[in-house]
Amino acid sequence: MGEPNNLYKQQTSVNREKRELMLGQRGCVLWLTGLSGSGKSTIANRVEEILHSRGVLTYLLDGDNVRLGLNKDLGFSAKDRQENIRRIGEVSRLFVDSGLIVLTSFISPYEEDRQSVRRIFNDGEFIEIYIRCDLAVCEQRDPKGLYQKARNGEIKNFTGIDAPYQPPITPEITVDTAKLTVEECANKIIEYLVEHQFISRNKWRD
Ligand SMILES: Nc1ncnc2c1ncn2[C@@H]1O[C@H](COP(=O)(O)OS(=O)(=O)O)[C@@H](OP(=O)(O)O)[C@H]1O
Ligand SMILES: Nc1ncnc2c1ncn2[C@@H]1O[C@H](COP(=O)(O)OP(=O)(O)O)[C@@H](O)[C@H]1O
Repeated sequence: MGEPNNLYKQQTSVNREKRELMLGQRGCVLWLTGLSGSGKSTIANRVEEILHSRGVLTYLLDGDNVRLGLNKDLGFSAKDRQENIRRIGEVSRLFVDSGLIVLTSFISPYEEDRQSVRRIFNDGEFIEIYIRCDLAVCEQRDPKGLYQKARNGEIKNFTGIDAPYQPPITPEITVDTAKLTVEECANKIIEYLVEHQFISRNKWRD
């Protein structure tokens, strides 16, 4: 597959700026990365609940759901994970262009793949959130029983067991879910959005 030829980016008269003005928010992606069981889905879901309750328009792309649909042709080799993350990055870009606050909840284990996604966004719009949690704690939680299966050899290439996880080098936000509650993690993310003016402060007045 080479570079696309004879393709031209179309400008539309209803554009991102107009959509954002209408919504009273700025689009961005909250990219959660971490081991299986670290708390990505739980935190993404809680952040989305809080934002939704305050009238902020969001969309949550979650690991298993995307892999059951758009990416059902992909497995867990390094190459397939790379393609998984690339497609999710592109889908996120479309949603961000629509003015939404997008949340993604994927292991996204490779630094290079996350950097590639970061590069398709404008500066500041890709907010990398490291959902930190020691492997031992994730394994103890084992919410889906997958670590047990991986240890028994029933699942191959399982992240943290026989496939790598590369922690982010310079994430915008880090939360350690072995030390903080779900609510504390969610609030830290919300505060970042308010401080960086992705959502207006008046939506945050009680
Ligand atoms: N081999 C292997 N390694 C890791 N995870 C596995 C694997 N097989 C299945 N699962 C389940 O798939 C979920 C991870 O999918 P992701 O799309 O987030 O993975 S990746 O970003 O492409 O690495 C992951 O979800 P979470 O537990 O929510 O992280 C697992 O439920
Ligand atoms: N501070 C916390 N943040 C997120 N999850 C937590 C926290 N403390 C405990 N947990 C628990 O850890 C588990 C994380 O599971 P999940 O959100 O599915 O992780 P992931 O999406 O990363 O695989 C849940 O059972 C959740 O209740």
